[in-house]
Amino acid sequence: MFNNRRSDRQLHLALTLGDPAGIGPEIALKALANPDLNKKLTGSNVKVTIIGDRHQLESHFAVLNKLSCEPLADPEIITILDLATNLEVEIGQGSKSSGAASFKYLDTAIAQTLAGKFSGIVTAPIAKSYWQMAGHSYPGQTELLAERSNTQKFGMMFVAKSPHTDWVLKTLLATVHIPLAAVTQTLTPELITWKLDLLRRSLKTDFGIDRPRLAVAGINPHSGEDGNLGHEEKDWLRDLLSNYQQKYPEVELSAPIPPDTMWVNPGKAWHDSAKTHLGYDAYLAMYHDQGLIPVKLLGFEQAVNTTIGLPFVRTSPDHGTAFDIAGKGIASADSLIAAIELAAALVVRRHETQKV
Ligand SMILES: NC(=O)C1=CN([C@@H]2O[C@H](COP(=O)(O)OP(=O)(O)OC[C@H]3O[C@@H](n4cnc5c(N)ncnc54)[C@H](O)[C@@H]3O)[C@@H](O)[C@H]2O)C=CC1
Ligand SMILES: NCC(=O)COP(=O)(O)O
Repeated sequence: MFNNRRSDRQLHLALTLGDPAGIGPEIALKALANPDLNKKLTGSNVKVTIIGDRHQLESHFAVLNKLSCEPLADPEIITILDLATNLEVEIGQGSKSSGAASFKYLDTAIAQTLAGKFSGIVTAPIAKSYWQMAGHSYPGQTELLAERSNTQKFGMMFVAKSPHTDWVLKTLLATVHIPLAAVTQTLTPELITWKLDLLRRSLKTDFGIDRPRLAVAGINPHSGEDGNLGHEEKDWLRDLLSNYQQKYPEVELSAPIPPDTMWVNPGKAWHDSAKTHLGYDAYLAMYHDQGLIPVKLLGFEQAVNTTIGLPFVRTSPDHGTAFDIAGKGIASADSLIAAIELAAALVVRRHETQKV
């Protein structure tokens, strides 16, 4: 997605299949058949191994092959770490079995990555509800990745390159998978401070941005309108951000920006090449939908979910399991392709930086 640097040694990415009843297997087969992606992976010296069930891939392949859809990779010849779970899965219908399978794929990928076999993991989507049904109480893949790698401070960031202008929208969520009613008590000065620290570090390490321009959203409508529409900005957020700016003068911090208008300029930078200067290096949104509605509206097919703060690279498409269209041949692999491209660029960059 960002550079075509070549690693001096072959680097390995794990690609987990996600929920086998969803579109994960289909988009994996489409992505691995994509000539542009394969050219980039070969050029960067990065190899992808699927972690899942060969049997599940073959069932999807058999169904999709009867439809006239995009080219698919042949499951016979792709590199796969076959976990052969032998679970019964009905395409389009998530279940306890499909939840158990997708959990096992990711758990194995993490263990193998921590053991040094892979430099990064790309995850196809899972359904949180079926993880719960299978007895795995994690809000999402992000939290499992963090727990298994013993990471306390991590963040969910979405990275999307505009197909119109090449400008890159980066959005970190301050809170993620919690009910809306829990957002304001979860947002604290400590949380925002370490999320900003994580963001600064990721922009520097992964994107080479030393002097970032950051936009931070307010929490309340109009950023509280001087306490009339909510008090958090007045009580602590404004002071915290101004102290942060003083502590890190190399960061240009615009904040707190009223959460609705914050997305006007990135929208212009996304669509109009003459206006990319209006875009900031990154945006900090206070809760899931404050960040993800604009991200998906602008770049549903381009956006990539990346977990920052982990000891290895992790990316994922921005969408879910899409059970409603699984097995129909119409799922777009674009976001997964972008996720693989970004993961490849990040592992090469980290490998090259560590050598210096
Ligand atoms: N990274 C992950 O593992 C994610 C998982 N999910 C999970 O996915 C499940 C379903 O969630 P929803 O909110 O319905 O979101 P969804 O993204 O699965 O589907 C929303 C709509 O977008 C369409 N869509 C999604 N991906 C598409 C693609 N690649 N090509 C064409 N159309 C596509 C679907 O058909 C559906 O109409 C939930 O259980 C949720 O937990 C949701 C988001 C991310
Ligand atoms: N809405 C984003 C999302 O659900 C990603 O979840 P996960 O990557 O933690 O599984």
